[in-house]
Amino acid sequence: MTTAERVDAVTGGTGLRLDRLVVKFGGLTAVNGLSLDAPLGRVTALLGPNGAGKTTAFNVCSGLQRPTDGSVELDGRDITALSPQTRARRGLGRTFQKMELFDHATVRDNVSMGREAAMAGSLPWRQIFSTRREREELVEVTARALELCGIVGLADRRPVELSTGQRRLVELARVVAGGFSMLLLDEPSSGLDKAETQAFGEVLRKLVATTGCGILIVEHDMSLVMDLSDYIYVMEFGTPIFEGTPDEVRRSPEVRAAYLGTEGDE
Ligand SMILES: Nc1ncnc2c1ncn2[C@@H]1O[C@H](COP(=O)(O)OP(=O)(O)OP(=O)(O)O)[C@@H](O)[C@H]1O
Repeated sequence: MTTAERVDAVTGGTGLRLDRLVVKFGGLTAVNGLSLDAPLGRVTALLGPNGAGKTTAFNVCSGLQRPTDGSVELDGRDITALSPQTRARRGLGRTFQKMELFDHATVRDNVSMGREAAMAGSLPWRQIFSTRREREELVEVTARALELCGIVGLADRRPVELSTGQRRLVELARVVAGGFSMLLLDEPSSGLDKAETQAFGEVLRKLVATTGCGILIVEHDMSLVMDLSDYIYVMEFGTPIFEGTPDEVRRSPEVRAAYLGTEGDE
């Protein structure tokens, strides 16, 4: 595999699957029987109003939250009991709702850190004793991630100088540089205006088409999810209420009643 192909990290796996997930916090059931398939090469969305249980389900996927019941599989292997670090080594990358970029470093360095973190996670000493080949690879992978996310022109800028939309793309490039086959995106549209949301969606589509990675996006923003997703799961008060294509979701009376109505959409 060439270095650039490492960013195009298709493993031939089946992606992420949740099976009858239940998460309880004391007497509160935050997620009640959620099953979901997020295959590689597709954008899958988990949608729902505030408090629906999306973040809780997301945290179960990334390994920050243990489910009360049910399981998580990545490429056909049960990862329910694995740490976030081990999941990352298996190809599962994530972004955070609150962006954590290093404002003092350049965009290029921020993106490189995604690759370095992924390497350090697997073999800590290699970051200290990296070979020339690895340093070259880091440069190449970083350049590829910047290109895939359409931010080559921002490489020498610092995040503090950028708009929220541009910062989101830097954050995305950083996780892309990690070479993950499956990406979990937590409310990536938060803080973006309509044009920025649309531009971000276009980058995600291109990313999936170019690399074959899978994306699971957890969102409450209807427009991004409708434009971008191949398949959508909708939750309300912890319970899955509908699944289907964007058109099916748009036409669903249950979804309209539970969610679209509250957004004043259509
Ligand atoms: N650690 C926790 N302890 C107790 N209750 C929690 C915890 N985390 C979430 N909850 C509750 O679980 C329910 C689902 O919350 P969650 O954050 O998963 O929803 P969400 O769909 O992500 O909402 P939002 O869009 O506002 O982020 C809410 O009632 C919330 O108060």
